[in-house]
Amino acid sequence: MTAATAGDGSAARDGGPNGGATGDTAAVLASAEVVSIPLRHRFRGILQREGVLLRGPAGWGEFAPFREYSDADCVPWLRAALEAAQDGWPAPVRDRFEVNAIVPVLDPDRAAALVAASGCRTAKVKVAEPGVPLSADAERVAAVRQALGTSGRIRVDANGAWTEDAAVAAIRVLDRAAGQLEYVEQPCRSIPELAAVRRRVDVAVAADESIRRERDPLEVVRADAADIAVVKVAPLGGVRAALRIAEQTGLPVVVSSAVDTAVGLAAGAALAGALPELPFACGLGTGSLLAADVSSAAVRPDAGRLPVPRAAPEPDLRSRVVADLATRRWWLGRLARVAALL
Ligand SMILES: O=C(O)CCC(=O)C1=CC=C[C@@H](O)[C@@H]1C(=O)O
Ligand SMILES: [Mg+2]
Repeated sequence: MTAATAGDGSAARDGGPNGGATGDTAAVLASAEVVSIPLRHRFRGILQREGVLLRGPAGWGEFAPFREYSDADCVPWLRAALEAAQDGWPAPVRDRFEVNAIVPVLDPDRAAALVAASGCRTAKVKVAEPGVPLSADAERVAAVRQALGTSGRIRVDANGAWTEDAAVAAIRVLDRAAGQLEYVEQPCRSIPELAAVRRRVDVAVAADESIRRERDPLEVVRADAADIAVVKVAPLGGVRAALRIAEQTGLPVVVSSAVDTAVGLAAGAALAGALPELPFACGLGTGSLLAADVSSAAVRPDAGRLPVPRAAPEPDLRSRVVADLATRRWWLGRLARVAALL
């Protein structure tokens, strides 16, 4: 038990961060360790990744919804963490899988160096961040192409930032800069906009937020709005739930992370291992975004591939990423509130 465990005593005094939970779930919630890890580069506006590790009879689970999420948004994240800790995951059908390098908004030289060092044959480039002109995105994409060579694949992720017309124009520019894009992820925010863009461009459209943040993850399919489904374990409520949704979409699936520690990435790897088909490189190469981690085993891809079975977190590494008192209190409070909604 590290200092971050249920922790500073407040959880135990208040009856624990157990909300409405009973029995085994209460014990798992009481195992909470709050971690805080610096990122190597700013990513989706954050420089520090925080969350809770839970331990149960089946292993470790991670509960790390982004700070701005409502308690209700966090419920599937907790279900995913409890599945990992209490039930474990379905048996894998493969033991390794390919990942993409993840390229934050960096200058072209640093982006190229990151991709070259990753050993990956596919890169995902973040684009359309506020204040960053399209020309800078195009230069970054072109530098990534240089680093990957002609046989590599480049996908871009706009996180819903473009309007329909801006998306159509930007996708043409970036497709040229890339010498062909593999796909564009979430070009616009809404499903009707996504469907409209898909009709107007030749590049395949992948849905991410339109699956993980919509009330109904299958709406995007009914609206004919995507060619590819990006599937993330935590926001979809666990490996089994993600497998069901992947099957129901009938679309080819890209498994991706939520910028997790090695514990959360293990759940993504379990999903990548269990899917019957895995036609694309997975977005599970995000371990390299973290400046520290809770396991020293294989967070970095080897020749662009990661193994499915993953090692447990190590006590000395966990103790190095213990969050400060205020952060621990905040997360234990969130954990208790979300557990009460289960
Ligand atoms: O898909 C990847 O290669 C990495 C994961 C990744 O890009 C993301 C993880 C978590 C939150 C996001 O803003 C972002 C995404 O939108 O896909
Ligand atoms: Mg995305």
